[in-house]
Amino acid sequence: MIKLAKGRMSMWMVWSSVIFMIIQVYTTLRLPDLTSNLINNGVAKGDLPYIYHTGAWMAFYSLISVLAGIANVYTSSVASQKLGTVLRRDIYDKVMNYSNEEFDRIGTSSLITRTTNDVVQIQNVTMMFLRMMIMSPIMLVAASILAYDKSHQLTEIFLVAIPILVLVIGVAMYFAVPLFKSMQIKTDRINLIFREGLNGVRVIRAFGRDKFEQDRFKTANKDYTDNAIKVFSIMAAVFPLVTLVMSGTNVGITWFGGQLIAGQAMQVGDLVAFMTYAMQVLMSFMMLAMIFVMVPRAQASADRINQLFNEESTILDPSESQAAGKQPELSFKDVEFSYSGAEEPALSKVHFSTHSGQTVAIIGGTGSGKTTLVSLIPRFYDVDQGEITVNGQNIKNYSQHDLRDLIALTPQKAILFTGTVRDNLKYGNPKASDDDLWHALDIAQASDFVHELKGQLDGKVEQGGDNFSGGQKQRLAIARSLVKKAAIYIFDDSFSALDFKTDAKLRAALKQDSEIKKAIVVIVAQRIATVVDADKILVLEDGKMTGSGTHEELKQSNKAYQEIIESQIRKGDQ
Ligand SMILES: Nc1ncnc2c1ncn2[C@@H]1O[C@H](COP(=O)(O)OP(=O)(O)OP(=O)(O)O)[C@@H](O)[C@H]1O
Repeated sequence: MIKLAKGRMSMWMVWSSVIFMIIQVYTTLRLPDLTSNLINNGVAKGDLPYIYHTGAWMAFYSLISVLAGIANVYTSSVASQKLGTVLRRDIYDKVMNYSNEEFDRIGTSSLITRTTNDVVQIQNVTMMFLRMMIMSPIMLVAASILAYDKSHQLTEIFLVAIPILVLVIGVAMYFAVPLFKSMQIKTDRINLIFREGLNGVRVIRAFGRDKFEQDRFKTANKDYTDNAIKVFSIMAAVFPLVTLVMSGTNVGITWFGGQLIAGQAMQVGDLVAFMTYAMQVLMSFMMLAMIFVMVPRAQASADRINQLFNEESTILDPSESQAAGKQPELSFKDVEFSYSGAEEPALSKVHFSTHSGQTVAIIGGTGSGKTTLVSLIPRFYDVDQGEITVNGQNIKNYSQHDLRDLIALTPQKAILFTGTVRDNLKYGNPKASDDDLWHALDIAQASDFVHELKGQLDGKVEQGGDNFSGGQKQRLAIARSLVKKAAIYIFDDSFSALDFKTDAKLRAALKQDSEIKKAIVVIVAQRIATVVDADKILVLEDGKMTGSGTHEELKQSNKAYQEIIESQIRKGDQ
């Protein structure tokens, strides 16, 4: 936790909070002594001026104590909230630099829980720390000394009360701490199921799996609730026990104190002051115990957040990025790649090269490695063997930023962001003019429906682009890539949501565009019709490249390609 707070805390607020806390402790500790004097020297002797004078001092100390308490709460809240803000910002920045491998390993739901729930735990404990973790030990020691000063004999009662408290709290902590720690993992699970349910709501309804999903959520929710109930039952049992110990201590003090007063070994005022100090000792002790229960949970959260910061991206930039050449060239040289933990490589022996003006198509069955192949070009993952070169340079010699600047990727699943059509289209090229946007929309066969849209380029895009059809989303995503004006365009199965006619028109428009003519176009497809006029077609089967050539060449010589043609003819695709 200290590691997380270091450099992220507003030290000015922390020190202000500590100073206010010390003032609060001092004034609170002064009050019992003044009460004792008021009773012993004022009330017992009927000295009214002394009572007024001491009473005024008591009111003054009380006021300062309250004001210092308010200031302490304010400064500790501000310090902990600011820490939360900085932590969330740093986590977001760090996570945005992760490679896909880190995303795969940690999982999106867990990343969300860590940025929200875990940060809140850290905030809460920081506030507790600034309010109580420093105050309680000071209060405990100081009140014990002052109590001892009032009566050596009565202090012996602590020798009984404190061990009982230690035992009660120790047993509670033994059971509660592991439960507290597992709460974060159970929160992860709830978030995961909730997210899946929201994202897949249409599929769930279409398959009539509402009940199944609700039960799945109920189970995770119940698991979390059971865990929480267990923890809070333990905590709830602690409070009456602690109150019992405190009441017992009070009774003991009154009993023995009464005898001391009867024997004239103690004054009434001192007994009252002693009782207040005793309560301060026991309360501080209880606060410390509560903190010890909260700290392990926050420490578990801190570990989870530290894990994000310690995660070194497997994709690293070179010390100096190479400048990209003018004439685009792309080569795969005996590339092999496996996903971490996978038994079989997702790609092996992939070898081809292409240059500006060429269209390379990648065809193969589902799971044959097409998306994996194109994900290696922008270095979402690094190859295990072989190398990929762009403009003659190993892609590892470019900074990720420079490399990705050369590439416009349209992913398999069209992703749009909340905002306007214009915002989405200008995503990769903020300087693009409206003419550029309309030109890209024309090529992507999207200008018709954007013209009809209310506001046209200023038309609203709702969350996830839900106000557009699948094919419209795909076309907007394609237009966004075209607006970027890149050296390498990658279309990962981006034409699959388009009908045959639109697919053909789009590819024809791509071929005629003067900018795209100068670039490399990589098209992943499942339909023969989409790849038929590519300059080079790569055939993938179970991660292996089993053929490369033009449509005519592969039609004659490649068995897998022939099978794909046959199966699509059977389906009436051609
Ligand atoms: N993030 C991942 N982690 C582990 N394995 C993965 C991951 N992504 C894909 N795979 C595996 O790698 C193999 C190739 O997947 P890939 O997505 O590249 O296939 P594809 O040819 O694009 O399939 P499709 O046409 O269905 O999109 C599959 O066996 C898949 O299970």
